[in-house]
Amino acid sequence: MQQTVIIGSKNPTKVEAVRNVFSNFEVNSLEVPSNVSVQPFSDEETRIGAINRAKGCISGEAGSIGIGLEGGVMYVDDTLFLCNWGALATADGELFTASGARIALPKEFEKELKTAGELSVVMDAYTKKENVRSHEGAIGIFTNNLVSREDMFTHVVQLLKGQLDFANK
Ligand SMILES: O=P(O)(O)OP(=O)(O)OP(=O)(O)OC[C@H]1O[C@@H](n2cnc3c(O)ncnc32)[C@H](O)[C@@H]1O
Ligand SMILES: [Mg+2]
Repeated sequence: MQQTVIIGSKNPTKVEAVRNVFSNFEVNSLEVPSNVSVQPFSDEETRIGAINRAKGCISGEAGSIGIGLEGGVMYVDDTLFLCNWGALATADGELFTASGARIALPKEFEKELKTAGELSVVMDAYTKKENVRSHEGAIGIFTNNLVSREDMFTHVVQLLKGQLDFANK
């Protein structure tokens, strides 16, 4: 029987990242709540959002694997960085987490984030594009398209699958 992986988001950058790494698995997507702020503001909160999504995916499905990917922002000294976390939960109770690449955000984003509430709104206004979050993402914009949001999440999912494989070898 083919094992099922459920990704807790309909965002194509996240779904494709899981498909890239779990190419031999059936991959389904499910909208699940992160149960953290719409815009997490720390590593801790972003990671918890990823864990909540991963666990939310596996409930009720025996033998399945749930994955949560969550974007947030966090400070390093006085610079605001984009941060990303992933979590993988199994029906057997295993849990693995890993973080993704970080990149500094423009200084003016701090004030704008407080007004707009969500980075996606600030990004669309900054780039004069629509739905940056579902395409290249902030990381794509600020790396001049060298690293896309899907690339970044693909690396996070590799870190998750690698840990799962190591634990079960
Ligand atoms: O449908 P979901 O899975 O929620 O996908 P999302 O794009 O909203 O992604 P997250 O909830 O994980 O992101 C958390 C917040 O950070 C924003 N965000 C994170 N990374 C971003 C990016 O690369 N580009 C634009 N917005 C981003 C996003 O708008 C959310 O407010
Ligand atoms: Mg979201």
